[in-house]
Amino acid sequence: MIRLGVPSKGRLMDKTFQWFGKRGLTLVRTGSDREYAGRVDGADISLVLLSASEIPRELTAGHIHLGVTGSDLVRENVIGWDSQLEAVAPMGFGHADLVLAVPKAWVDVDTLDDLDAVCAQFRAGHGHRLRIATKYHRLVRDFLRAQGVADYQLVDSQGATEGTVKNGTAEAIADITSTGETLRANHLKILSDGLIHASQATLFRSRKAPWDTAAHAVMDDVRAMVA
Ligand SMILES: Nc1ncnc2c1ncn2[C@@H]1O[C@H](COP(=O)(O)OP(=O)(O)OP(=O)(O)O)[C@@H](O)[C@H]1O
Ligand SMILES: O=P(O)(O)OC[C@H]1O[C@H](OP(=O)(O)OP(=O)(O)O)[C@H](O)[C@@H]1O
Repeated sequence: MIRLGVPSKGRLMDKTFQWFGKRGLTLVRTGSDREYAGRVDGADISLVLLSASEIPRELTAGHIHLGVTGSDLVRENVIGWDSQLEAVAPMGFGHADLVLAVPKAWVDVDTLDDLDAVCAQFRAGHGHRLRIATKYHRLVRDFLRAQGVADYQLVDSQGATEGTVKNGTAEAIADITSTGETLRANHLKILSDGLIHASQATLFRSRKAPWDTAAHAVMDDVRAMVA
């Protein structure tokens, strides 16, 4: 039997249930609101309710065959993700951009080149590197390396990241934005070439899970339904 991991709560849960429903796979929560139990009607699939942030790990470990989560979370948490997982279908919701943002007051800073120049000045003036607060360490490092920006340090921020600039624990941030309201409210602006990843909810397949003949057959049906 195929194991399908879906978000048990949060932003992605309801839309995930609707997305499968529209394609003829009815996901049903069972038990009380607080009980993490469910089933899939009409298919040989067992439903595993998990936090969106744990789904990349469970797919990589092969504990689930299929899983729904944000493409940002997979890229951040799975090294060489596409050798271990297959993106079966982008789902068209859960859109959010991972972006680099700096204080609006930095009127001369609009691009990564500008940021690079500020990094050099900052280090000379302050004796330590410019700090970028984020929880997306891998994605930010890879992006900045590819863009030739090196003279910075990451500081870990697991929430309220936009507040770190005001609080004086970072000079810039890299975080997810959708409406842009949190950035605006915290007097930050996105660099014009500061889009690191455009994320959306995606159905992923684990290449590591036990794919026996029966599981392959169910997967073929799923592919036909979600195509
Ligand atoms: N403001 C936002 N608007 C839309 N999508 C967002 C926003 N912030 C984060 N996301 C996306 O939502 C996904 C994470 O969903 P959610 O916030 O429900 O998970 P989580 O906080 O990791 O879950 P949990 O609290 O169960 O661990 C990520 O892929 C992210 O890109
Ligand atoms: O562009 P906006 O629509 O304003 O959304 C962006 C905010 O949403 C997310 O935070 P979340 O609500 O998950 O809280 P967090 O600070 O705990 O990450 C993200 O980290 C931003 O802070």
